[in-house]
Amino acid sequence: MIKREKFWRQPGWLFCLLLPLFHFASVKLTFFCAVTPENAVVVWLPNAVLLAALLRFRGQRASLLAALTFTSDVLANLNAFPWYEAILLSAVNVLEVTITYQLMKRSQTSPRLHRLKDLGKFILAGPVFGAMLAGLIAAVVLQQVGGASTPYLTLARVWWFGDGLGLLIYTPLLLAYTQSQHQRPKLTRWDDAALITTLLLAVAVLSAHGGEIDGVSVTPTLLLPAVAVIAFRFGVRLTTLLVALISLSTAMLMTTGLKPFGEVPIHLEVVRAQEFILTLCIIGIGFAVVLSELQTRERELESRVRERTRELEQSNSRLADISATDGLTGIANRRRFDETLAAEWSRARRNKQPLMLALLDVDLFKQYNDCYGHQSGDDALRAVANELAKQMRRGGDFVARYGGEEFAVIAQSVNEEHALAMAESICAAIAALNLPHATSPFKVLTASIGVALVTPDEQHSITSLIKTADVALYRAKQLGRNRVEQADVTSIA
Ligand SMILES: Nc1nc2c(ncn2[C@@H]2O[C@H](COP(=O)(O)OP(=O)(O)OP(=O)(O)O)[C@@H](O)[C@H]2O)c(=O)[nH]1
Repeated sequence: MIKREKFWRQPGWLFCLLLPLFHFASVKLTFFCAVTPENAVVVWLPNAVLLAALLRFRGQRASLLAALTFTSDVLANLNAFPWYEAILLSAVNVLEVTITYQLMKRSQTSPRLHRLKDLGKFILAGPVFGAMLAGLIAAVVLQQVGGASTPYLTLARVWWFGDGLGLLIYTPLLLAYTQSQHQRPKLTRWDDAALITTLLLAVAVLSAHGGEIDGVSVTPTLLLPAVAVIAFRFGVRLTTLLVALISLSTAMLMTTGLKPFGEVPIHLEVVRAQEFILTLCIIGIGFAVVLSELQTRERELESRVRERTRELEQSNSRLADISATDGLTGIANRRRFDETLAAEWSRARRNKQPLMLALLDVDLFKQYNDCYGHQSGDDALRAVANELAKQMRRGGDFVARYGGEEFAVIAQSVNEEHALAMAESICAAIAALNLPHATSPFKVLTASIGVALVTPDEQHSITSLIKTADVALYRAKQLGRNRVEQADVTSIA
């Protein structure tokens, strides 16, 4: 099995095999339902096959595709024309499509035809200009080579209108079904009812002889409002299909002599049918494209809003991070510390688990600054913060810069032994940084730590926890620094 994406990536051998077959089938379909017994062509579909292929593949292997459809066109024309005339008329068809494609390419028409602007450019390039030019040339061939006796302008007009309508009906249909659909319309029961009504109306129109049933006028024009509703609700795909089916059925009614537009001469009947098909295309395909464009814009707008919201959320969270981070050391700041301590306090109280707070103060830091300069003091604080962050080994452990040369550590669910061990390990780690401090008795930078451990309940408060840790820290300083002191738990109240 050839995958769908691969098949549509570029015209491969299978596509090149199918293209002339499909083109030939389109010729047969046209002859079956859109050519009157008097040989008047109401719509000529096959040129849209090459145009849709060129648009779908954005001009890849254009010459090959043109040659394939040209061959199929000549073979089909041989039934009705001598070989030299068949060749010339097929060449006119390929010319018509080539000119249309080039004009669309130059005017940067999107092959999706999903925007009104693109549909307008397509109509001007193909049904209006390409088909008219082809009509003017084909009429010369038909008169000069084929010896046709019909007036030149009539020949040109019949060719132009037939080809123009064929391009108008068939190109959007082929493009709609060979390209992916952005979004399937969301349908309700009312939409199903509208579709069924349209089909019933179509059956009534198809079965009306001479444009009336029991004296009631039932012409194809009745279908126009229903197609407009379908276009608005069902989108481009189904509408293009419906437009093609109604157009071909109308043409077929005429070719089988059912006179859907009443008892009028055949040349007038063809014109009426073409007028009807033109109106049908403009209302059906036009409305569907307008709707699809509106939906596309809505989707683009929604995705832009989503994008902006995401950017806003990202910058908000960046701002939140910045406002909670200490500028010098990069760890949490006092503000984050206050929030975290409050949250951890509530959690510990809820779970009836102990909470540890350790306050750490760098020893003799004034002297360090005086000795090594403020800049080196900053570097030392960064090194201490970095080491403290490394020491936070469990998930819930938290460290913040409490202010100046003071830091704070919070740990959940630790017992006394663990709390002291953690504080001792931090104290040793700071000294092990080996930052020279000439005026310190330890000769390296050290810190003192006061530890408080409490299981919060209504008798305790956050303020007293901090105060008690601070008292322990003061004691550590008094007892010679570079040490850990534990607070008296009974004093936390
Ligand atoms: N370089 C630097 N110094 C700071 C910073 N914040 C506070 N300090 C200094 O830290 C010093 C703290 O000094 P003190 O409170 O007297 O305490 P200490 O010298 O550490 O003495 P003890 O606490 O008794 O060991 C002051 O000189 C502050 O200027 C900072 O962000 N950078």
